[in-house]
This record gives sequence, structure tokens and C-alpha cells, in this order.
Amino acid sequence: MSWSTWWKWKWWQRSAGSVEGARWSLGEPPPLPRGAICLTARHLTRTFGNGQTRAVALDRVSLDLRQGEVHLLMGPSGSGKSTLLAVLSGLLRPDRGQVFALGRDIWRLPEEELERFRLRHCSYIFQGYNLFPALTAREQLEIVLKWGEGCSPREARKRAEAVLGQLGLTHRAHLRPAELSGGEKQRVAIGRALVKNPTFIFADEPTAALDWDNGQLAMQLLCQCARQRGAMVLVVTHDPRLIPFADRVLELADGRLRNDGTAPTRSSSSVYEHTPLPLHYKKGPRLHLQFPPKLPLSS
Ligand SMILES: Nc1ncnc2c1ncn2[C@@H]1O[C@H](COP(=O)(O)OP(=O)(O)OP(=O)(O)O)[C@@H](O)[C@H]1O
Repeated sequence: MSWSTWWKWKWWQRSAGSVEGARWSLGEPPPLPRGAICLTARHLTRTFGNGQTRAVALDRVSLDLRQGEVHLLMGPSGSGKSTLLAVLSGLLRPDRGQVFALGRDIWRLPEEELERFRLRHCSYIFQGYNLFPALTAREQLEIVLKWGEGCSPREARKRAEAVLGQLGLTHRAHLRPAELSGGEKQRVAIGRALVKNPTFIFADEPTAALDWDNGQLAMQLLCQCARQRGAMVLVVTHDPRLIPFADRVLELADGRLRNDGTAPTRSSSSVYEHTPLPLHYKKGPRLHLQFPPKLPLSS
């Protein structure tokens, strides 16, 4: 391959949002193989309040999370699930303990570097969608690319449209959140999480506000992201019906891990692959995400 062909190929990878291209541009090592430990927590402790109102949300929690796998974090209300997700994802500083992500102790990074790390590697999905009311579905995705990666408007639009197309939302791209159904809003939120090709996806009760059909669809999208794109997915949930989608299930009780997910769930990928789509989605084409999205070579 000549130098100019190589350069064009690298440019295309980068502009197409490919992980390889993005990593190359950051001078980072190649991605870890599926199943490799990519995020490690050691002895995490987090309390809120003091004196009589002191609550121990996390009590010396240690765990390992793996590339390309879907992890469920379960436990009773108040057991510390959201706190653990926030600490692991760089949103909430622990009182004690360490979080190693891609070999870096994230809570030792300077604030600016931590922010860059979150922007580049982490995506968040919440029960309440957290969409901007004034932006259309397409703009919700574009803003992530323009603001987070400094993409040109043209490139951002192309990538946003490609992901919305794969989510079956092309015909809804011009609508604002108030004009979308709950399931569509969650698909936009998932699209916004996926469009930047994150290394880690953190989802807090992503299916809680959805009916079961849309909940399954949301989980299928997250599973595809893990399987095809190699993302580490961590989902906080109360819903045991999501267990068949997971590679590993971690259980918290009173801020302590009952099990650390070391034992994988029964062949979850085959369960996932054979989970039928909800009936009304069978009428349309089956959703298959591709990472990076297929984009035309000419811009
Ligand atoms: N900002 C806060 N201020 C005070 N206490 C808090 C705060 N956030 C969490 N806590 C306390 O920490 C503990 C764990 O809360 P957390 O929200 O992590 O649990 P959870 O398992 O996610 O609960 P749920 O399933 O109900 O969302 C609870 O006792 C909670 O009251």
C-alpha cells in the first residue's frame, strides 16, 4: 500500500468514526480482546452525610469488568447500585479505593484529563433519557460529535444519520423529544451513547420507563454494541427479566458485593441471539447495528 493510499485509508477510518481510526489518532494501543478485563475497581468506599445521617453507600467493593460483555448490576433499592455506577464511570469520587480503566487510575487523573477520558471513552444512558428538549433527534447525536470530538457539521450529520438509520429512526430524525414515544426517546438516547463509539457504556435503569417490548429492544441494542463493537456495558437494573441478556450478573446488598460476577451467566450470547424481537418490530427490517456505520467513501 502506497503512502498516500495508507493516509487516505486512515483519514477515512477516522472520519467514519471507526474505533481503529480514533485510537490511531490518539496514539492509543489496539483494543483489548473480548473478555479481557478493561475496568477494575479495588476497595471502593463511598459514604454520604455524617453523624446520624451518615449512609455507607459502598463498602470496600472490588470487581473486574470485561471488554465486549454486558454486565448487570442488581440489588435492592438503596443497596448502592447508582453510586457504584457513578464511581466506576468517573462521575462521583469515592472516599477510598481505586478505579483502573484501560490501565489508568482514573481518580488520580487531573480533573481536565478525567473529563477528556469521560468524553472520549464513556457513554451514559439514564432512565429519564436526558435529551435536550429543544433539539431534534438528529441534533441530539450531532451535538455529541461536534462538542465531544470537534467534528465538522457535515461529518457529524453523516454519522448521526447513519446511526439513526440503524436504529430505525430515520423517519423520526427531525422530531424533538416531546414528539417521540418513550421507546423512541430511549432509542435516541442509546444512539447518542453509541454514536461516539464508546469503550464503556454505563446505563442506569435504561428500561425502567419502557414497556417490555421496548425494554427488550433497548437491551438488544446494548448487546449488539458489546458483541459487535467490543464495548464494556454495565447496566443497573431491578428487572430479573434482563438476566438472559447479560454475560455476568453482579449483586449488591447494603453497599457490599454479594457476588462479583466472576462466574458468567449461562451462555448469554446464545440466549441473546435467539431472543425474538417484539412482535411489532417483526414487521419491519430486523435491526442490525454495524460499527463503524457503513458510510459512503466520498464526502
Ligand atoms: N446524594 C446523596 N445524599 C445522601 N445519601 C445518598 C445520596 N446518594 C445516595 N445516597 C444513599 O446511599 C445509599 C445508596 O444509594 P443508591 O442510590 O446508590 O442506591 P440504589 O441501589 O441505586 O437505589 P435505587 O435502586 O433505589 O435507585 C442509599 O442509602 C442512599 O440513601
